Amino acid sequence: MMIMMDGVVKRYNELIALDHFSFNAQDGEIVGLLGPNGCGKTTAINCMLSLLRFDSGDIEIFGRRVDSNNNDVKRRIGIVPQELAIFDKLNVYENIDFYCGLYIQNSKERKKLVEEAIDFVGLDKYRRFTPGKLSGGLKRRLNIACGIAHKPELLFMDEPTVAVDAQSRNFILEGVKKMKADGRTVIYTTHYLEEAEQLCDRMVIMDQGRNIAQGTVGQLQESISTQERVEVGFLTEDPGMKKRLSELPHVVKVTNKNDNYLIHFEKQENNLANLIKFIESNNLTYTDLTSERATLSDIFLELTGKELRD
Ligand SMILES: Nc1ncnc2c1ncn2[C@@H]1O[C@H](COP(=O)(O)OP(=O)(O)OP(=O)(O)O)[C@@H](O)[C@H]1O
Repeated sequence: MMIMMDGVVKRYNELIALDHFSFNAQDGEIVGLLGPNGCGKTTAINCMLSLLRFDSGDIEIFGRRVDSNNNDVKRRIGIVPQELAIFDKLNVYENIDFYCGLYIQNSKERKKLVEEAIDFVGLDKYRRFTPGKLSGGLKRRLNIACGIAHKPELLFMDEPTVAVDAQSRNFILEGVKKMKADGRTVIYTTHYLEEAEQLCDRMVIMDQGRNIAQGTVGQLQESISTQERVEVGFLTEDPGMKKRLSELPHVVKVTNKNDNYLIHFEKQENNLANLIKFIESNNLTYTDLTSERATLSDIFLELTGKELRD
């Protein structure tokens, strides 16, 4: 087990930021840590890294208690923090070299690692640029290079794609996939559900300092009542339609979406067929009819009562 965090409580005075929070990660997994603003993601990571003291509970990384003074353990961990941690006066190469130098003293080995990191984030053209001359996306890429240059086995990435352009975002996501292919373990926090779905082997959903659900997207989908959503729109308006649709078999609820209805169904083979039968037998004309499986966004909404995105 790469990370084991059990029943951790962390208070900031009156506020309970982590409320008996448990979390684990196996070797080689990408685990997503998802939750709304202020749910405790950064606090959880900082406790794992022993950058923050916690009030009770246990945390082990690489099978032992984390100690911020233990250099051997620190060398095996990489951090890409949410706030950019780069020096304005140093250029791209020098920034990466500085961070790599915290763990790798041998200058020949370090040079090779810095070159690999520059290549990995695609900043070769910018190696002599200071951060002030880089776009937001390129700064994020530099921030990542600083965190990964020493080739850590375990990498923490705290919202690495916030406010980046599409090209840098793809670069970052592809980079995370490459790290997994190299056998590294990645803990990835994000607000973006599509990213989590695309990248993560497993997800932990946090709300108010607690682990409220975990599993693969498939497992999380199974855990909620809505399994399929069908959007349907009709040519003519009928004030009683919402009620009639909600009386169809296996309907959890019906909501409005613009001029259409969104029917949330339980898992069942014949949901769409039943709806079409209803449409035909009532001689209705539909303008839209689409069906999709519950998404991570539905899972989040059902579990927390909140949208993930602000
Ligand atoms: N140093 C601190 N002192 C007091 N309260 C804090 C401190 N750091 C965080 N908090 C509070 O603890 C809670 C958890 O914060 P944290 O930053 O861990 O959440 P988060 O999920 O990472 O949020 P975000 O998505 O905005 O980064 C929030 O209510 C926050 O206001």
